[in-house]
Amino acid sequence: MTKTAAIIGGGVIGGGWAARFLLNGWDVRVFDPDPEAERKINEVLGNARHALPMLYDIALPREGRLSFHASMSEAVAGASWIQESVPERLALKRKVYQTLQEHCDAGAIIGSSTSGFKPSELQGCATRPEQIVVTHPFNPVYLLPLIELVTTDKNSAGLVARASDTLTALGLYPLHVNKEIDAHIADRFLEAVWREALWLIKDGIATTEEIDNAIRYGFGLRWGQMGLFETYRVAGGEAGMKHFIDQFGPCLSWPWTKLMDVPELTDELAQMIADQSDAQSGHLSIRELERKRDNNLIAMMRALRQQGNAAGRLINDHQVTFRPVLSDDPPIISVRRVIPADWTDYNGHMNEGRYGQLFSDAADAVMTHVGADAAYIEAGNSYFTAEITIKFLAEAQAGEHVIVETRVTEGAGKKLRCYHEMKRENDGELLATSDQFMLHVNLETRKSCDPLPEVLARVEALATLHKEA
Ligand SMILES: NC(=O)C1=CN([C@@H]2O[C@H](COP(=O)(O)OP(=O)(O)OC[C@H]3O[C@@H](n4cnc5c(N)ncnc54)[C@H](O)[C@@H]3O)[C@@H](O)[C@H]2O)C=CC1
Ligand SMILES: C[N+](C)(C)CC(=O)CC(=O)[O-]
Repeated sequence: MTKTAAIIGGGVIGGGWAARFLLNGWDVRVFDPDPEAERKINEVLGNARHALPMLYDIALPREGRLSFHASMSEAVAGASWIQESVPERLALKRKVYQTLQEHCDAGAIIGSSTSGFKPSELQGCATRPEQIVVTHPFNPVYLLPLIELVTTDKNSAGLVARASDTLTALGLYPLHVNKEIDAHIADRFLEAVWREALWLIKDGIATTEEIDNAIRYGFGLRWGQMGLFETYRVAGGEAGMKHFIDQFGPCLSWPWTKLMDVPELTDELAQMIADQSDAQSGHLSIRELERKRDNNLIAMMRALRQQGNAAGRLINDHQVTFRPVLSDDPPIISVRRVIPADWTDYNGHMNEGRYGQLFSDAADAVMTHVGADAAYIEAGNSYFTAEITIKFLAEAQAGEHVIVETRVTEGAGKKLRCYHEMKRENDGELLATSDQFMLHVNLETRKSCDPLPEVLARVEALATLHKEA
């Protein structure tokens, strides 16, 4: 059964949550009194539809239904998850919980996007405090996986587990913080870095662009894959973390940082920062900057997928949960996916090398379907491609949904041959075809040989079925 989420407050963050739920197959009901909310959410959704599917090598579940509601009571009715993303004002958030708890299911989880309030503060005046947790996301919510799940002893272990499972199923990474603190974990770092940056500008040391360069050409890249402590462990050399602390720990008491001191945000300082930011990025609109940000994040996370590390490992694990079960009947839909931006080239279309990738993925899907899966390969058997011909018939663009239809045209002994047709999903146009001939191989001897009997039987049965159809 389709699950329903209610989004209370559909601004930058609420819009991102709406997209995350919708693109993972949930129905989404939005309440936001702003008459512009529907337009804004649809714009965020447009970005998300372009971006999120590109992280995966198979299509996401069918998108859920989006609806906008004139009252909070209507929006929360029947929702199993309610995500509050109204402005960061405690009195407003508390009022919202009081209203929505009159109408929502007592078993629903109420997550707050608050960047800084503790869950006990949010639970303070609530009718059922046990329903409320902090689920603090990171912008853009449809791409970045971290959610700080902050709870109190009012929340049962069952509810925390349910919240965690739900977030994981959405491809998110719930980091459970069970000792509450203002601004949770991550925003404390962001605040510290931001404070230092404001000082550097105020003191005339660096511009906004120089500060951004100091981050993106250096430690920002390290943080995205190893975080802080693993990075510093490596920086300690063979002597490791202890040596690193002995060497650099004393610097913390030198005047390197301003630490808790915050520069006064005078009009003059705010204007200086705004002017520098305009000079740095004013030639791009916010939507263009969002696209640039999203495409870079996708490329970085796809690289991490390939390494099986950090956010990339999470996406790999998530993808397994919605991998479709293939049918034997021809044609087998061996691939259903979106063309990612990093597959396109200087000609503005999918590069020819990526067609090979797509047909290779199609062959992998057929191999898994006949039992030549990861465990079979681990045990020392596999298929190698001996010959492949590709006909390029039409262009494919980033963001397009495509399928590959595969027929097993030969399956006897060590031979396996597939004929693939790649089509655009919305109009069925044939984009490319491929004839792929594979040989079964023993991975120890590296010589061709017959498959194990159960795989051979599946291959032969498929070839017979597809020839007859
Ligand atoms: N913008 C950011 O980078 C991040 C913000 N957050 C948190 O998310 C929450 C929302 O922040 P943003 O989306 O940035 O703010 P925003 O100003 O973009 O959106 C807030 C939305 O709430 C709506 N709203 C106001 N009163 C309402 C009510 N009574 N009921 C329903 N909707 C109402 C507004 O019309 C607006 O569309 C805050 O708690 C913030 O701390 C969390 C992570 C990052
Ligand atoms: C600026 N901010 C405190 C609202 C930022 C966040 O809460 C998280 C983010 O996305 O950077």
